[in-house]
Amino acid sequence: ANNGHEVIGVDVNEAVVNNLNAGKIIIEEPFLDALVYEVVSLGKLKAKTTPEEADVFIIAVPTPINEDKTAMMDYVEAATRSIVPFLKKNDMVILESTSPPGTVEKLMMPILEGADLNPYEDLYVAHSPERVIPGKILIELVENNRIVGGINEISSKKVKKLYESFVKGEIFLTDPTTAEMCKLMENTFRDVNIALANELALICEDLGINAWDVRTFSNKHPRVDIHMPGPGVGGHCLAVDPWFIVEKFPQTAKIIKLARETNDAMPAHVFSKSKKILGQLAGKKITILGITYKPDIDDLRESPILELIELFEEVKDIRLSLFDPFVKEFKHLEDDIKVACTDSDLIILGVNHKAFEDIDFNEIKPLVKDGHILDTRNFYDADKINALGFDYHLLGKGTV
Ligand SMILES: NC(=O)C1=CN([C@@H]2O[C@H](COP(=O)(O)OP(=O)(O)OC[C@H]3O[C@@H](n4cnc5c(N)ncnc54)[C@H](O)[C@@H]3O)[C@@H](O)[C@H]2O)C=CC1
Ligand SMILES: CC(=O)N[C@@H]1[C@@H](OP(=O)(O)OP(=O)(O)OC[C@H]2O[C@@H](n3ccc(=O)[nH]c3=O)[C@H](O)[C@@H]2O)O[C@H](C(=O)O)[C@@H](O)[C@@H]1O
Repeated sequence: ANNGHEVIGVDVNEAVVNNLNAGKIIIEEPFLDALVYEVVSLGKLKAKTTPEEADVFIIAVPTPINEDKTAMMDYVEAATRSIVPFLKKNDMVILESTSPPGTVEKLMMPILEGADLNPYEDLYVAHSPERVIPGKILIELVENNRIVGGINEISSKKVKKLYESFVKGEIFLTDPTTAEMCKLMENTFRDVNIALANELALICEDLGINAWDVRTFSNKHPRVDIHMPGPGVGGHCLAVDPWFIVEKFPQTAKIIKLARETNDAMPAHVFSKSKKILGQLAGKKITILGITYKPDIDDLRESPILELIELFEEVKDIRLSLFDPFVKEFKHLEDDIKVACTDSDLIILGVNHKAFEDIDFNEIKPLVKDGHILDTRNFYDADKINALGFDYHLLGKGTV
């Protein structure tokens, strides 16, 4: 909308549509509110609950996983069906949702055949996976390189031309299934590397050394880039997308599956490390700082800290208090960090929000019991915290 196009945003959720038409967004994302307000005010962006005729249809609906870790394609299917009545010759249809290999060819193309035309000849169809990272969406939308996987060469070229109107990165052309697989492998690459870092953290805890030091020094090698260990992998992408490959290739995708399981087991590890620090958990008060899936955003989807909260909730007589400046409503949530920490037996840093740099631990110390802290992100300086009388523990370092 900011680059010369007239855009209709279609969403089945009326709240999204009403907010957008009022120039408002309902997610936390730097600079997006001002941009949306501007393009809505200029009449370049409007929202509706149903599609209408257009030259280009971009499908960017959710692709979550079912309970059994299979891809839930209902939204892509419904969205594709919803545009069929409005398609005309030479329209473009682009799937941006992260999808299992074969989605464009096997799921979408047969639905598009329902339009009164031959989708292979009359439409330009492609998959162009979205690669932006939440928190930097407006920058990456423009600067990232992009892949366009068209059902034929002309589709790829047409879609490339459209994206060139706002993308400064390079745009690479391929077929739909290759594009689908590229997107899945990008997130799988990150997930597998994080699993490797988490495995290192567990090994170092047993060895009695610091995984974060191993990471720092190993990464001085020109071809090594060990990722960061943590309390688990969250978000609706890394924790989800690798399963789309495992689902299709259960016998072959061994490392991918193991990485998922390794990362999914991290909340239980943080739970058992907490138990080791405190001796026993029953009757204790646990304070968790940060519950979102990563720093400086308000997104709770697949957050490993929610899993950790559930584990603590199962303990008899445990008291939980949470503090997260990005979250407005959640069980056990306090809006004052001092209230959250009062009488606490253990403070766990779950997410390294930048705002947590400013916590005055001098003020917190008199409020807590024995001053145990478990930092799952290597966020604080152990010496400084311990100098205030705390007992600091680090995920990935063998102290208990
Ligand atoms: N959010 C991100 O930064 C990125 C997202 N993706 C992928 O993009 C896709 C969408 O993700 P998000 O935007 O985060 O999801 P989201 O859940 O925040 O938004 C999707 C919207 O689609 C709407 N919707 C569902 N069915 C619909 C239909 N039939 N017609 C119209 N609207 C419908 C929902 O009401 C919702 O508002 C997913 O496949 C995701 O994996 C990929 C890269 C980055
Ligand atoms: C390959 C890649 O970088 N993918 C990005 C990813 O965005 P997302 O916000 O999910 O990524 P993230 O920052 O890696 O965070 C995912 C999770 O992984 C954890 N995390 C991340 C890096 C690390 O070294 N250790 C670690 O534990 C984070 O704390 C978080 O819980 O997934 C996005 C998506 O597909 O939606 C994608 O567009 C983004 O570019």
